[in-house]
Amino acid sequence: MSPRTTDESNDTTFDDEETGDALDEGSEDGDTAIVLRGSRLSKSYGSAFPFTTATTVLERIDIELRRREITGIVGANGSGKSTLLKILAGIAAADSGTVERNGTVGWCPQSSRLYERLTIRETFELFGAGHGLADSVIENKTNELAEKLDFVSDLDTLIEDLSGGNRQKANLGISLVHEPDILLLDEPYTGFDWETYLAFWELTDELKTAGTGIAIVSHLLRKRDRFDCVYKLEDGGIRRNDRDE
Ligand SMILES: Nc1ncnc2c1ncn2[C@@H]1O[C@H](COP(=O)(O)OP(=O)(O)OP(=O)(O)O)[C@@H](O)[C@H]1O
Repeated sequence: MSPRTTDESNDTTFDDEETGDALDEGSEDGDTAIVLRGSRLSKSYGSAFPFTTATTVLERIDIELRRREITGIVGANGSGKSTLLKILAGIAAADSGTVERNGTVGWCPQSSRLYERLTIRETFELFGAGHGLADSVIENKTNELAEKLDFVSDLDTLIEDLSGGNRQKANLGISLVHEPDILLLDEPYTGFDWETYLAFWELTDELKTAGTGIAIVSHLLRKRDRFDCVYKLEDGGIRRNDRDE
């Protein structure tokens, strides 16, 4: 992304790491500096049918994601969680509002968007190269994530032949290959067995300790105390609860 680009058509502005210094002001502690901030984000989807109105999904949403914090984003089905995450990741544009970033972003979509005819290993090579990583770095990262998320035996399996859970492991692993500063995960543990679910939390705790900020979208948070703060989307608005509230 180019430094401070403005999409004239929809009044959404993006700052990247070169212009993100302003994000550090306002954070009390560099350890938990804001790495991604969305301000006054609004989004409506037009109707495909005549004489029906557009659906407003997000209305002037404010959200901050910090380093070394795990943030939950919850809400009922259709409340706009995936839409918000896509806007924060830069995959979709808001109708209005601002997204500021101070670091690299990893995005794990709700449904994997992987090439069916590649193996997991080839998929890592493709995405790693896309991030400009050297072959040896990609290989090490692939092996490390395969070990942690338990898909070593599937590394040379085609994506189209994977079970739902193993496809989701690959989907999650890919979002981590470039060691992003902020990780945006949309329903990341859907389809995981219990062992993998526990391995997922072990991995997120390690990432958090290393300084990564993590946002997890879910319609259901099984354990509230795993999260430093939780945002709830409802009726287009958002409400924030910190751990000690
Ligand atoms: N591309 C689109 N075009 C039109 N409407 C859309 C589009 N994407 C999402 N929507 C609508 O926007 C609303 C919010 O969808 P979104 O997927 O963001 O919600 P969600 O909270 O992630 O839902 P879920 O928990 O079911 O995954 C829904 O009513 C959905 O139908």
